[in-house]
Amino acid sequence: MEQSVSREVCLEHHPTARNKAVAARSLNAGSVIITVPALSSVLYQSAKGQRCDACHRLSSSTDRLRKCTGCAGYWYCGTECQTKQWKAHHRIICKELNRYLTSPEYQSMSEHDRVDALLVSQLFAQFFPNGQEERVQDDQFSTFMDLMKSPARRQCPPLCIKRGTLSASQAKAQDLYDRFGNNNFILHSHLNSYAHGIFPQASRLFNHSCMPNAVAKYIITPSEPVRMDVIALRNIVEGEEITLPYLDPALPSNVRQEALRSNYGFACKCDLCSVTNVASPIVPPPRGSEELENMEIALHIFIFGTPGGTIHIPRGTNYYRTMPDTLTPLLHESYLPAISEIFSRASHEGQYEEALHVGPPLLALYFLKYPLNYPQIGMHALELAKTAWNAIVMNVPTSSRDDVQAYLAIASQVLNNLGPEGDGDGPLEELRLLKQALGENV
Ligand SMILES: C[S@@+](CC[C@H](N)C(=O)[O-])C[C@H]1O[C@@H](n2cnc3c(N)ncnc32)[C@H](O)[C@@H]1O
Repeated sequence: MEQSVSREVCLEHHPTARNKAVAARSLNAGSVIITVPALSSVLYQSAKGQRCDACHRLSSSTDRLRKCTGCAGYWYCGTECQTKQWKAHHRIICKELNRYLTSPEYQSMSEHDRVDALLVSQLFAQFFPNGQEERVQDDQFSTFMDLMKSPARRQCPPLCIKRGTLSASQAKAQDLYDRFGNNNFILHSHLNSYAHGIFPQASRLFNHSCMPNAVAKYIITPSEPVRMDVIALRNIVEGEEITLPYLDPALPSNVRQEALRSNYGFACKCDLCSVTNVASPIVPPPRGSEELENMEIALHIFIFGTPGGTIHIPRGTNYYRTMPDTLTPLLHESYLPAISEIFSRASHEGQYEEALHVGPPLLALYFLKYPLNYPQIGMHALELAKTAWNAIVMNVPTSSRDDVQAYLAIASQVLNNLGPEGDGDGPLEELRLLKQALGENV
């Protein structure tokens, strides 16, 4: 049976995942499929004092954050955010926070688990402010309680709330925590992760694919809860399932399968998993060898159509379906991390020739592993464009304006499809400045 959610999406039956989100009408690439506010979120330790704990805006020299004078552990951009969080949950957490953060239980947790421990505490404080009996009525929270539980049942950490109510609350907290593993999101700005958040409507709707046709981005607006926008990566036809990636599609297929099975309880049957159902066992030839050089040239030809020189935006999709067997070693789990490490180091240290030698095969590999318009493709193309531009400025003979323009064209297509997200400026502003430097109309 079909259940309408909005003009864009409806829910249909799924044989094992309860429901699936389906396009209620044709959706264009780049369109916002849904926009939903966070029910609750917690910053990573590294973002504490840098971002407002409530709305996530960054501190600046003109807009400094002020810390809560009660606990000195939560920071706000103004009284509006502070008052909202105080009323929602901080009045119940504040007095306990310092004892909690220094407790042996909290100290022994991983960074990921610490963030979730505070998140479950916030949720409990907000919706069971008087202990476990009285539940605050809220549509978003009801949707959260209707979410599927994680198959990997993990014990809920102790809560950061008054000691007296702790033992009675733990069973209820477990009920909340059981939904964390397969529903919570990692928030990012320009692809840098900075928080965990709960977006019940998005969790209720979207199943996973390693070749998704949509991605989540986060919108930060002063004094408002952070929002998730789900964006179409490509045109989606009416009736097609809309999917998100629950993990990085570029991970080796055996790593993806294992993570999806243990954290989410399903065996992925997406196109990518059914084509490359095992990670390549063949180790690629060593860097510097002629064999690897030839393999990278073959990859370049396969994706970009030419053995080198100027790159044109690849128009195809699903390259993994027709990839020649000779390229299989490049799917080995060691290849992608090694080549991206070389690129980052070389471009950072000004070794432009080396960076521009490994950068294009890395870009080709991204086209192979990621779906059309996947943000990582655009971010790497932008890095390549900046590296090629810096090389021109430093008179490195192997770089040309055509190269910069070609990388910029790819970056533009992908990053404009994604649109503004996270903190202001960022990649879209870098694109604009680089185009300006090239003398292009911006
Ligand atoms: C965030 S929920 C997705 C929404 C869910 N379909 C619903 O009706 O509430 C995540 C859960 O959906 C199921 N799921 C998600 N993607 C799936 C897929 N590709 N194949 C099978 N099950 C999937 C798994 O049980 C997973 O733990």
